[in-house]
Amino acid sequence: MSSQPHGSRLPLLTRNERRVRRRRRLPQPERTPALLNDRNASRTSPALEAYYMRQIEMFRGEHDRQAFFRVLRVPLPSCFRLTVTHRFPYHLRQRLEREFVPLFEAGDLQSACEEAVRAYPHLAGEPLRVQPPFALPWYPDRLAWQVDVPRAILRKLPALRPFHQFLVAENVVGGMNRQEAVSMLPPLLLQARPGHRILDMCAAPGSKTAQLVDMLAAQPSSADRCVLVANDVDRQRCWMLVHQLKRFACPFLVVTNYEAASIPLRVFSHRFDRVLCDVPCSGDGTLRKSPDVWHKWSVKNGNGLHALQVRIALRGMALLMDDGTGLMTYSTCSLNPVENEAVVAELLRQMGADGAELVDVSEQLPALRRRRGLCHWTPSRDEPASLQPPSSAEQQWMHLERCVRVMPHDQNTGGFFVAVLRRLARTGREDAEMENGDGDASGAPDAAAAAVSRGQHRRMAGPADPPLEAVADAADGASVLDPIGDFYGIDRCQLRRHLYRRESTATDADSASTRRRLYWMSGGAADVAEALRSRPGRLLAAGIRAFELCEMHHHRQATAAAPPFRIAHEAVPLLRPHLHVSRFVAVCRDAWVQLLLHDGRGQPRTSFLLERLRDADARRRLQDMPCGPLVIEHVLEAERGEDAELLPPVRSHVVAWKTGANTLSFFTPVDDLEALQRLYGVSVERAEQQEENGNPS
Ligand SMILES: C[S@@+](CC[C@H](N)C(=O)[O-])C[C@H]1O[C@@H](n2cnc3c(N)ncnc32)[C@H](O)[C@@H]1O
Repeated sequence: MSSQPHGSRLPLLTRNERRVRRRRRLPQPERTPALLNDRNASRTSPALEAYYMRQIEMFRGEHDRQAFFRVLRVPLPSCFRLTVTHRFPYHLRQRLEREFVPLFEAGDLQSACEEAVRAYPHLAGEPLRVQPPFALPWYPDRLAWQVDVPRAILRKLPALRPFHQFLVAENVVGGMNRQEAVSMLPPLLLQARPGHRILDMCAAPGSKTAQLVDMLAAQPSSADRCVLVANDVDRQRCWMLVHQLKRFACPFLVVTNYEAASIPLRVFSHRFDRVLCDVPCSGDGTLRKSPDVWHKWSVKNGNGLHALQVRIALRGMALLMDDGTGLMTYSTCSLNPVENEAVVAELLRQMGADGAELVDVSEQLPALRRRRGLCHWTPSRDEPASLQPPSSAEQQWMHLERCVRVMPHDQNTGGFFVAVLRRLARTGREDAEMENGDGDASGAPDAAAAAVSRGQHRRMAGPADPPLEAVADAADGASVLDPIGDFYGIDRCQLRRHLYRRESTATDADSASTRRRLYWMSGGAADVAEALRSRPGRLLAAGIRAFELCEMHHHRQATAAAPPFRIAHEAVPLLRPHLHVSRFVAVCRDAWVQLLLHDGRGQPRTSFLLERLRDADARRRLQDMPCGPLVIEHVLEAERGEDAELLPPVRSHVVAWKTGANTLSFFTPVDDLEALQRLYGVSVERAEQQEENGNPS
């Protein structure tokens, strides 16, 4: 059990303990403010301070070092990224600028915040200057934002509550993603482009993967070759990753569960254009966000992780394109040179000057305040050569100064390290590995990696879903695909190439239910899924849900031509170019708002009576249509004026099933529906209020 905070009766529970209590329906003790407890109040660690006192090359003198330690004790500001995949990031940005920034400019907010801060002993004495959220100057397109007010205070102050609710609601639907500012650096420096094949080796919980999804999805036409493999050794964290990334409906995403240092080369025979290697680390760059790290910090942590970090980084390089185009970022949220420059130096040492090079990224992201990598550091005594700084001859060709260090006190962030490496040519050792089948035809980790990650095997166990199979290859494939092709007008070749489902297995008593869903995968994702068919336990998710078996089909008025599958809501933007126009109905804004509000009254399956639709043309079309699945949509255009340039048109949709001559049922997930209501500035409560006042919306 957790300890009781000194001088307080409130039990101090970890997040996990809270989750377990929730699951078991035990009462939750009142939440302890994140900063109001002993553990957090004493942000000190003699071992850490002594260690960084020795790293004199890290600082620009005593003043700099003191500023560093001072800022480490101040909680981290919150940051978030508006996601492009979500379709209306620019509308969200406009709401931020026009609606929420002014909230922070209210005259009495500064004093209200100062009052609230007094409840947090930790912040006492720290000057708190309330300033409105602002766009990070180095992030493209003003899509990443920082809020300097501590989250506990955002939640607490009534004046800021609408902003806090906005952040929470948009985070749920994927309109934005909470992500530390420094964690946005590796995907940016990796220069990921649409069409790339990318491996994210240690991906959970997935904030960088989500950012990569955004970068890759920018041009849907190049999505077919594209694949983004998000891997993590911890199976539970992999599921978290799947859950996080589901919000972004990404056909080229594959989630795998390998020990990163032994990801098999054979499976990924295509080689990757980019590898993101964000390794497990001691995490002392996150001290501001995770005060627990102060108490767990020890020199041994960093030293103990070094070997695993080197092995993972080497495997990442081995999986890269070897024609000089492949790039890998190596990153940690630690400032310890043993986990950073020492790993990069060892990797370069093993690959040789003609195998890999550090890329000079000093011209990229010019607004970012950064420091050069260290060429010298002071490890604890008697550590192996790999932890020691390079010799002066090695320094000449390694160019460790090209590594990027972000110090927390330079621009009020966490601490971070990132290096960009280019693979130059395949080394003899890797050729031999390839020829030997990489020792991993069965998917078992090699002995060395297994020893390192022994503690994680427990977490890797668990029941495996049946493997994914191409629907076209199944005995009943044609009977599933043909009605879909006929009804929706999708080309058969496309269906055969992209549609997958779980295989039925003898032991899978509930096989019918796992096969209710058909997944759409990019060509690249399908290649990986095929390669992993013999080890389904390692492939946790791939592609997006595209079609779902629907009981509406058995409705007595369903047309004989309608297939038993409806399109999944999240697949409509992807499938739209492939679908027959006859199943799309555009409605005017008035009718669209009517549908959004109808569906939002907590009874999504209640039939909507077509005769009520406030759009005569659309009503007639819908009434004349045979029963079955269809998509209703509306295009939101910015009104003429300055907004028209800033806000591109947004196409929104709801998936429906015509169940009778005059009735429709809807399948829009409630969170997405609420996001659409926010976009159109309508709410069920407001509509009800207007109805009561005799003024229906
Ligand atoms: C720093 S976190 C990654 C954060 C993630 N890239 C993000 O941006 O959200 C390190 C991750 O590495 C995973 N991990 C630890 N050892 C690993 C190994 N040997 N192979 C693969 N993943 C590993 C951990 O489970 C953890 O999720």
